[in-house]
Amino acid sequence: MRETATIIDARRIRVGYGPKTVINDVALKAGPGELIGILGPNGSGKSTLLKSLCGLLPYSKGEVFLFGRLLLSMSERERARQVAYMQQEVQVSFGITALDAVLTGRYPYLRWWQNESPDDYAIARQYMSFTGVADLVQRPLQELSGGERQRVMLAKALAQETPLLFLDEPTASLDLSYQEEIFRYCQQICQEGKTVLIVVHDIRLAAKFCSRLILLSAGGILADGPPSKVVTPEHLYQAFGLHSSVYENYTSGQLDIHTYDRRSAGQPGKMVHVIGGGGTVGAVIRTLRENAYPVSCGVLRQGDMDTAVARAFGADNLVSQAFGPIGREMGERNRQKIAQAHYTILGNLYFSQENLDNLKAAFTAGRLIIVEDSPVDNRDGTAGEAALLYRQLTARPETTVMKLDELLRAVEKRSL
Ligand SMILES: Nc1ncnc2c1ncn2[C@@H]1O[C@H](COP(=O)(O)OP(=O)(O)OP(=O)(O)O)[C@@H](O)[C@H]1O
Repeated sequence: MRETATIIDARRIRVGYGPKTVINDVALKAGPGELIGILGPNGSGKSTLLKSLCGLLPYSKGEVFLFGRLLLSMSERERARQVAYMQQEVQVSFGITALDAVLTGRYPYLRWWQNESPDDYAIARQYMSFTGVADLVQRPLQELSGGERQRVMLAKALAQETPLLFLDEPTASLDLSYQEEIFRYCQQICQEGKTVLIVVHDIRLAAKFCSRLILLSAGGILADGPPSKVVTPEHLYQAFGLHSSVYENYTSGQLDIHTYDRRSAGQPGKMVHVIGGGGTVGAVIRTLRENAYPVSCGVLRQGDMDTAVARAFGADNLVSQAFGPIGREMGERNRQKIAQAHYTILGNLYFSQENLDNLKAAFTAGRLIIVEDSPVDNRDGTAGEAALLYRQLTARPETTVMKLDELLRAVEKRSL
């Protein structure tokens, strides 16, 4: 980012309360048009950071510049024309109406002797209309629901019409449609050149809408960048102590997160090779990975649901093209993976000439588990060839046949 485009420039700041340091040595720059989500566990310093960047909380070390000017050298009114801050908890003065509350957003533009002009009223009503509280103008603020009040306070921050907007959990009490709406509006104003910093706990929502995420942990910046670089299993583990898989949702194309409790007691399980396709082994791969089994998969198809699950859960994944028979090289690699695995699992697949080699490869497994939830004759698209091979396979002493539920229970007990 060029220096001239820097709107926020925080240089190694330290912020705290009395002797307690909360934010330490944090440096960040932000430019016009950025929608920046601030993430982090409870107490990691998100609100503290926002407050210090808008001058509500002094820093004891470092410097903050807004639009190239030292924050500390700006008067309160000057700051209020540059940055609007919507705080997490709203203190409600008794008797004040929703419209009065929004009009207070206009104070940076009024002299002490001036009353609000018709323009100020029009601006206030315009933003109340946007946040869906136009019909609440005369209602006392203390009588509103948490979500209604939050939308009124957002209208107030917007009515300040500043190039910078700091929102501290603006979506916390909002229902799903308003949560998304707030983010959409933020995107819209960022496209017009404003800069928005938004504290948010919902990582999926943040990843969906923000151009950049900053993940705080223990008072420092753990990660800063585009959502796909910040929302990773490693970062989520470091910040929240959570095991997770992060993947592009198959249908929405959005980043999705699956969190789980790892039931491994620190011990990885034995290597398992999974043969699947058509979404038949997604639950198997997920349950194995959640229980700390190393997993390889073969041969899956490009675009298959099982391929997406294998990628999401970090399973070593042999992928062939979307159509056509499994080639010789892929078939060979599949057999090598089978040879390295302690168990091989064959899913309840539909067999065709294109994936028949997966069935043939299963003959090389030392220990084979076949998942059978429907008769093979219902899954045979090879005019009997697959069914014949399948029956030979099930008759071998190395083979155990079980239902999917049974297999998943065994994996959860880590008895594989
Ligand atoms: N006024 C205060 N006086 C003393 N300590 C404070 C004060 N405000 C916050 N803290 C402490 O500073 C730390 C960071 O608080 P902060 O509110 O910035 O965290 P946060 O990341 O926004 O948390 P949350 O997700 O729970 O809103 C916490 O340990 C908190 O207890």
